[in-house]
Amino acid sequence: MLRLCSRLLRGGAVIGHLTSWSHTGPSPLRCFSVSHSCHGHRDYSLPNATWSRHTQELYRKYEELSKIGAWRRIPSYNSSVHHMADAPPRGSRVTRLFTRNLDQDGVGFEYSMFYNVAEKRMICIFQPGDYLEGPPGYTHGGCIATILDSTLGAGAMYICGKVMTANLNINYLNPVPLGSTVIVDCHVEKVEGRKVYTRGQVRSHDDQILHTEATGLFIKLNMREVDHSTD
Ligand SMILES: CCCCCCCCCC(=O)SCCNC(=O)CCNC(=O)[C@H](O)C(C)(C)COP(=O)(O)OP(=O)(O)OC[C@H]1O[C@@H](n2cnc3c(N)ncnc32)[C@H](O)[C@@H]1OP(=O)(O)O
Repeated sequence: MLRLCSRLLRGGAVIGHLTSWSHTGPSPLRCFSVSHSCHGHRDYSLPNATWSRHTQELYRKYEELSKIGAWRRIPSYNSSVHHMADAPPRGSRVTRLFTRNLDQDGVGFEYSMFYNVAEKRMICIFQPGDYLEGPPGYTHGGCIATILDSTLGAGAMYICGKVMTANLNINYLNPVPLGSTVIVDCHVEKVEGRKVYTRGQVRSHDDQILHTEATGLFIKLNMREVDHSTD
């Protein structure tokens, strides 16, 4: 387990890569609280020309709510380490965040997340592009699982710092059309020791269709377990 953690941490697979290395700061996601321009990297959570009217409208709704303080937009970069205020030195490997690994806008995961501290709620405005096809014209179930895992995980991470997905249960109720706008609405239900229990839904932009329901269990990483002996 120790060596597994060590490998994962070096390989960039751990959600905690999106946080700082230290758990001692006031916010486990303090790097997310800074302006998107601070790193000089593109913030992919901002609108682009491929966003549909519905996606833009939902974004503007939460942008307005952010101005009065209830919600906070979560910047999104195309590499996990770009989310860190104190990124570790990079080696020669070029890693990409799975959901941001295409160079063309609009064809993959287009999304923007907002967090509500009081409600322990993370929402994700998601527009699946044409390269995410599963059944003809509809989004692949694995892509829906991915955006749920990311949104549930980001909510867990916001409260608890570095976590990894231990369990994800999904009920696919109605298919998600490619190019549609959905809202991934997730919250942390409870935290018991290292276990963070989360729940979420995927609904159509107008809340008329419940596409998907999910629960996720995330485990807080005990950073003392990380083995640096082979570094
Ligand atoms: C803004 C952008 C945000 C982007 C977010 C990106 C999201 C990406 C999310 C991921 O893809 S994470 C990658 C997929 N997940 C993994 O690869 C995890 C693989 N599993 C592991 O590494 C370990 O199993 C894990 C770190 C989850 C737990 O191992 P540990 O050795 O640290 O914990 P341990 O096994 O001692 O379990 C701790 C507690 O959790 C419980 N537990 C662990 N796994 C469980 C499980 N699967 N179901 C139920 N309970 C579980 C376990 O029983 C125990 O309960 P108690 O404290 O009550 O004794």
